[in-house]
Amino acid sequence: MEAMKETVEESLREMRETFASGRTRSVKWRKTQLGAIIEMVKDNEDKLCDVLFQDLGKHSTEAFRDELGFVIRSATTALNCLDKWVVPKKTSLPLLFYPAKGKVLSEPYGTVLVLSSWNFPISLSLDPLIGAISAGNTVLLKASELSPNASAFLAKTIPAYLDNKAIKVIEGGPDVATILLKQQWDKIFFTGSPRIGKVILAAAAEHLTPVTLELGGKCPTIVDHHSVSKDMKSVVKRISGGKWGSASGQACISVDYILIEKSFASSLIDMLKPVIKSFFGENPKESGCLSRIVSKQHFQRLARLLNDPGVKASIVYGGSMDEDKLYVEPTILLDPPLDSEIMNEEIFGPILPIITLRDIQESIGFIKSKPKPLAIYAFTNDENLKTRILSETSSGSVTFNDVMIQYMCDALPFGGVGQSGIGRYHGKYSFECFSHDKAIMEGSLAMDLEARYPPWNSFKLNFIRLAFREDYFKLVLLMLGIIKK
Ligand SMILES: NC(=O)c1ccc[n+]([C@@H]2O[C@H](COP(=O)([O-])OP(=O)(O)OC[C@H]3O[C@@H](n4cnc5c(N)ncnc54)[C@H](O)[C@@H]3O)[C@@H](O)[C@H]2O)c1
Repeated sequence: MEAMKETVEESLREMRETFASGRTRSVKWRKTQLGAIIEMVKDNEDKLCDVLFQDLGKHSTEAFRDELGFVIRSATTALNCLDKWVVPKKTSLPLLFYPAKGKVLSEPYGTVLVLSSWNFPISLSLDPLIGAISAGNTVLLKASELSPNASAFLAKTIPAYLDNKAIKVIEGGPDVATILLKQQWDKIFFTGSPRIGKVILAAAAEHLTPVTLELGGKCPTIVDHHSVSKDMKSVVKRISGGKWGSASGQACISVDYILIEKSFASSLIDMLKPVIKSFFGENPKESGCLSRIVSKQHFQRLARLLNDPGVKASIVYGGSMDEDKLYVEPTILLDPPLDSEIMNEEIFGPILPIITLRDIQESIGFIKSKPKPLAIYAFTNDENLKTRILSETSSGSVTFNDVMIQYMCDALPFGGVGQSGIGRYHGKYSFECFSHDKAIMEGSLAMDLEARYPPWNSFKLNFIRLAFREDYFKLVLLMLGIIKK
């Protein structure tokens, strides 16, 4: 680890020198790097699909939708919008400050650290990189040790395409992350669990480093069958796609559990079963369309959650597992105990608990009794329920009548709140995430107000009172001596 420490320190020195040279601030440099990311992904499409298959058993179509295509789109948006994003934003100042002018200048933080997760190892590494480069930073990226093929690909290929004095990749696990976190960074961007998020925040506090924490949690899905009854086919397909169609439920914004009225639960289960079969056939293990569980440790975690006697008794569909193939069958639970681990931990796997309520309005109280989720999904056309969800709950996002697509829409900010994270990114928000908004005030020496300066007296106090109220008419009267206050 001594050698790794030296490598990290040397990398940091070089990145700092590069940043200090001013090269990464130029829009031309940023665009060249963004173009190179697009080229890298396009040139290596087959290789990337291979590594994602090796690490997670992802089908190449799923890999393209969730990772390669997503990254190409994100870098293209940044390339197309960068000229607009970098322009300092003029702000109109109150008359009180006349003749000063104000603007906001987005400046790069400097040298940033990006730590990413294994479930979307390419997009969760490259998308923050796109934001950091757009904003003009130098970047060190560490992908997750749990997706070793993706991590090795990034470490080998990024230096061949990007400016390797400004953008570096280091491979490794928690021991390497610990060395990295001991250094002083200008910004840390972390994607991972709330548990390690706390470690990151504590390390960042040492140097007062700003952080973005993209964390996880349990994303509830409300099904208000009364108002969506004629569209239930689509509802069930979307839920199934959100639970089993993306990394086999190993996604931070995956549907974690469903809230539904008791009277409709068995109908929902009857509708889910054929959809699972239509997605993955009679034998999902051999379908090639269901990602595998990332590691033995995560498999055993899911097995432990499922083997809780109360949970096991609630299985109404699926439940089989194969440790050698790291396979967990798409599984549905009906009313598992609310105090079980599976109902209190992020599931991060292909298991779908259905929790029944007497009245769907109770879903609000249920969600409020838990930590703030990264996403809330609600299938409803009831405007009153929608308003209640928006005004009475807090979450990173709310999506009505769909799941997970909010992630793909880069016109919306993506991030959590409370336990599910700090900060946001995607599209223009990524540029902002990696920029410091510097306030610029251009004053003028043309005129001076004596009321700003001591010695203090009642005239100056009255002047300041009126100035705070921006009561210009009375200010003029005060200065002319027509009024006293
Ligand atoms: N909000 C999002 O965008 C998003 C996306 C994907 C995953 N997630 C969340 O990530 C979690 C799953 O990912 P994970 O298992 O990779 O998370 P994790 O927290 O275990 O690991 C994330 C990163 O932290 C590093 N790390 C691990 N232990 C560390 C330590 N002790 N000190 C410093 N760094 C350490 C890892 O090497 C990895 O790079 C879930 O909670 C999921 O919801 C969130």
